[in-house]
Amino acid sequence: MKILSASQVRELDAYTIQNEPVSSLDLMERAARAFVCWLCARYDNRKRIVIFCGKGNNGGDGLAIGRLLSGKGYPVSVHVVHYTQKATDDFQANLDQLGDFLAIHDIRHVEDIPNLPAGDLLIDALLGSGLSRPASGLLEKVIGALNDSPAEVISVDIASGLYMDKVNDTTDAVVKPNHTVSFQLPKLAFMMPHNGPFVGNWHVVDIGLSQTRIDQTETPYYFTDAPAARHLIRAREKFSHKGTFGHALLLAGSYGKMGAAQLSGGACLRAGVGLLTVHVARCGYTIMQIALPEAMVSVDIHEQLITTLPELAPYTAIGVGPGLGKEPQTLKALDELIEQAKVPMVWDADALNLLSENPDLLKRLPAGTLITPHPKEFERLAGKSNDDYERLELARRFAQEHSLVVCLKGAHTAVIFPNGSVHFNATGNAGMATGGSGDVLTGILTSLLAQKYPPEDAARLGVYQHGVAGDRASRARSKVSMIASDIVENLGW
Ligand SMILES: NC(=O)C1=CN([C@@H]2O[C@H](COP(=O)(O)OP(=O)(O)OC[C@H]3O[C@@H](n4cnc5c(N)ncnc54)[C@H](O)[C@@H]3O)[C@@H](O)[C@H]2O)[C@@H](O)CC1
Ligand SMILES: [K+]
Repeated sequence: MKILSASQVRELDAYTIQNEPVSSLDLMERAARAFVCWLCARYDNRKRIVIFCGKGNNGGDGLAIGRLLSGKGYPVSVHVVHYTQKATDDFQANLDQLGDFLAIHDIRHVEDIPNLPAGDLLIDALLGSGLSRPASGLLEKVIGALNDSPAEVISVDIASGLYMDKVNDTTDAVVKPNHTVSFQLPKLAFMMPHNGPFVGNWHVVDIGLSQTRIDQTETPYYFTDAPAARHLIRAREKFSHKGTFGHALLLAGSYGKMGAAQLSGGACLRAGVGLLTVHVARCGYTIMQIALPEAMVSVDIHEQLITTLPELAPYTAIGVGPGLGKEPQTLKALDELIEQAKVPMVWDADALNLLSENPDLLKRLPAGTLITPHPKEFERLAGKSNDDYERLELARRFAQEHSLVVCLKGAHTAVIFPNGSVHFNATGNAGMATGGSGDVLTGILTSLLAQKYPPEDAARLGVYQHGVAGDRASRARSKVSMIASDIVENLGW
């Protein structure tokens, strides 16, 4: 799925209106119907609905939603906030229609803001994608009242006050909804960690905007949802054998960190690799043979560290980093790895920290290598940024400059291609913020590379499946109790 900018969405609306053709009022009606359909599937008509409308088209949606819900027997009250004299034509048309159904409450002063008790369901239709400046004055007061209320809040299209595709000031008045129901496509703002409170759980509803136009519109931003991920999965042929699925090498596990090698290795196997060899510090031999009987173990000459490489010729992909440590002898082994590796690689964890301390290594990293930094590791690699948007732009430049596939880990992990396109991931949950979860991802990615998935596909699919397994694990064990080995156990294609 594509993610478009505010101006692209405006253009897409206009194109649909002109070419379908459909009147803008009918398009608004469609949007309102899609929203109401979403709401009715979750709340029955005993729920008291309180709708807050601005005077633009987002407010027009709110009015139409009020009329439709009232028609379905919901107790509805509609409040129009008169922060301006101007109203859009479609707002006015809906206001005229609604007047026949319901009494409309005008909010002209702070005193007109009603009480908002816990049992109500508040609909935020104050400002949508047309936001051009921070909400102030009366709007700011209404936003404050919504945020102070214990009642659930659902935002129409986007939380009022939140920019679709640029950073808000920390002092901006923005609604904090429980849910956002977005029209047609997700918004870039939903992907940004700092916006979590201003998005809540988000959902996309189809309002039939022109698919032809969406296909024609260029954007660097995409969303990897279930259909997109399914499209990447390769079927297993009947006459395949274990050689078909490659031989992965993991360089992972030093003294006290052998669990990282085990987790990564387990995930690599469960992601379908034909053969796996894990190269560990000598002290890990027995541990690995017992913990992971399906893997072969190669031991370093050093008792506690990885300091040398095995013969690399047999392997179809290499993953390096989990439980590695940052000793100078290990750095030397990584230097040799860059010299010798002729197959796709994944670099993670301490391997990334060593890269950031040794920029010369970074410059020599082969094109197409996958790196999987969390935000702190990325900062060490590429430098500081002031906000999520800046970090994303920095990561795009970084991926382009070094020809790498960057998996910037987070709630919606961003997979960034060497051409600068960004693919946000749909799956995963906060239970995955637990030690070893990244080691699992490295194992999955190495496995897919070993099976000859192109690096870009391996990254998108691997990140997606990692999240799916995490979601299954959280359902089985809860977000609090799940641990990284549960993610491995729940991997399934
Ligand atoms: N045909 C369309 O364009 C459709 C639009 N839809 C809805 O329309 C929304 C966009 O509508 P609009 O473009 O009218 O914009 P909004 O309803 O978001 O905002 C209304 C107007 O308020 C002004 N404004 C912006 N920021 C302000 C601020 N901080 N304080 C005071 N005034 C401010 C702007 O002039 C803006 O046009 C979408 O989010 C969606 O909800 C949907 O009905 C689907 C179809
Ligand atoms: K809104």
